[in-house]
Amino acid sequence: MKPVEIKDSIYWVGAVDWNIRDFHGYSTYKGSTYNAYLAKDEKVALFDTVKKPFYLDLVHRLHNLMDPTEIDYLVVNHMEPDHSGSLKETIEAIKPSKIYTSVMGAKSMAGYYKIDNWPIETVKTGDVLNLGKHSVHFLEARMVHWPDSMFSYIPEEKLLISNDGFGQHWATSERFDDEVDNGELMRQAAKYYANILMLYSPLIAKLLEKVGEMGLEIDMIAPDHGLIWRNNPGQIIQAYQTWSQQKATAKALVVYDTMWHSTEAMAKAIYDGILDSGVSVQMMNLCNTHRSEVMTEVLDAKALVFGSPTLNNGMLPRMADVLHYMRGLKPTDKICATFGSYGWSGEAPKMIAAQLQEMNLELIADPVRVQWAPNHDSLKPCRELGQKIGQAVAAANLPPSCRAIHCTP
Ligand SMILES: Cc1cc2nc3c(=O)[nH]c(=O)nc-3n(C[C@H](O)[C@H](O)[C@H](O)COP(=O)(O)O)c2cc1C
Repeated sequence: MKPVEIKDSIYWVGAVDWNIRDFHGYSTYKGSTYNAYLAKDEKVALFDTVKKPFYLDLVHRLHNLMDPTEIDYLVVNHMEPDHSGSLKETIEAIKPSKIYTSVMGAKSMAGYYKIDNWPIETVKTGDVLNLGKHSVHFLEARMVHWPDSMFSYIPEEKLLISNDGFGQHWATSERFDDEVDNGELMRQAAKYYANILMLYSPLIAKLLEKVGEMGLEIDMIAPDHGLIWRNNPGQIIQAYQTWSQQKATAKALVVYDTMWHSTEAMAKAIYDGILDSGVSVQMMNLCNTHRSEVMTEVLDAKALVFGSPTLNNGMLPRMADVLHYMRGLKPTDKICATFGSYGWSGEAPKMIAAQLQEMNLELIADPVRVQWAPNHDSLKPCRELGQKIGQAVAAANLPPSCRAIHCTP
């Protein structure tokens, strides 16, 4: 297992996880990576570790470079177990003279491990660790992704080791952005942002502003998941600027579940109505669509239309799951509507509408309901609802919903 030199004497020493499919509720059907980095200088620093089952991958790569006991420092940029799960084994093996982490990192470390004899030194934004030719400048990145999160910047290499920021859950044999398809890379980065970071958008916008003010020169961003941005780090920085402002595009989503296809027929009529305005529409049937795919589309959609039949005086369970998940991720500035078929009481569309209101999302129409199976006439209100949504999206004069256009500087 070979390390990969990413900059002069700085190496990727992480692990590729081809098998993971679920990451705290996020469907990682393309696997992931746990990136750790080693800076070899007069002093040697290891940045983060890997998920516990991948400890041997890290050890093999380190042995390829040096005797791991000669590593001087361990930098812990984030304490979530995908990066710190093998911390205990790593510390026992390399016996670092110092472990650098943020104040909150030290607290989380104490929560996970017995740290009494660990040589922890807490650092904050502006603190610098000299390695020889290289220096490590610490930058707290609170809530990107946990309170402890921190970036490590090496100015001599214009390298930002960004931990969870700018990552993607994507297992590949390639390590760099220019070695993979850019459209897929940006889609994976968007999925990661939508499902993991969207709720912290206001903090991320501030952090990006601060990085801009600090005038950091960056020609490589090395995250702790996925591909390293060496060809065009500006592309992902600009995408984060757009995403953190939750800028919508001219896109509507029709998200629905159905038992006997009546609600699906309503969804199709709504879809037709939206298309009348030339707005892009994405149909998402929850029978075959994971919540994390829905959130990826929510990221840049202006209109969200949710439909469920009524089951036992409520909505279908997968709709409840998506709404619960979306509530936590806090999307903003959307227009919404709801619909659904029913038999006798028909609560589901009203319940969905109530939840959307609680999320401070704007409802632009009353729930549309059809009793039992719809026909041409009873679908008319659905087409009209679609037209109303399409017209509202078109009137907002938004950029077209093409992720490539949305993300390319
Ligand atoms: C197990 C079950 C429970 C149901 N419970 C309710 C209910 O509480 N209230 C109601 O109005 N309709 C209820 N219905 C009727 C459905 O909402 C109705 O059949 C609807 O047209 C189904 O829409 P779909 O074809 O999109 O699945 C129930 C149906 C089933 C199969």
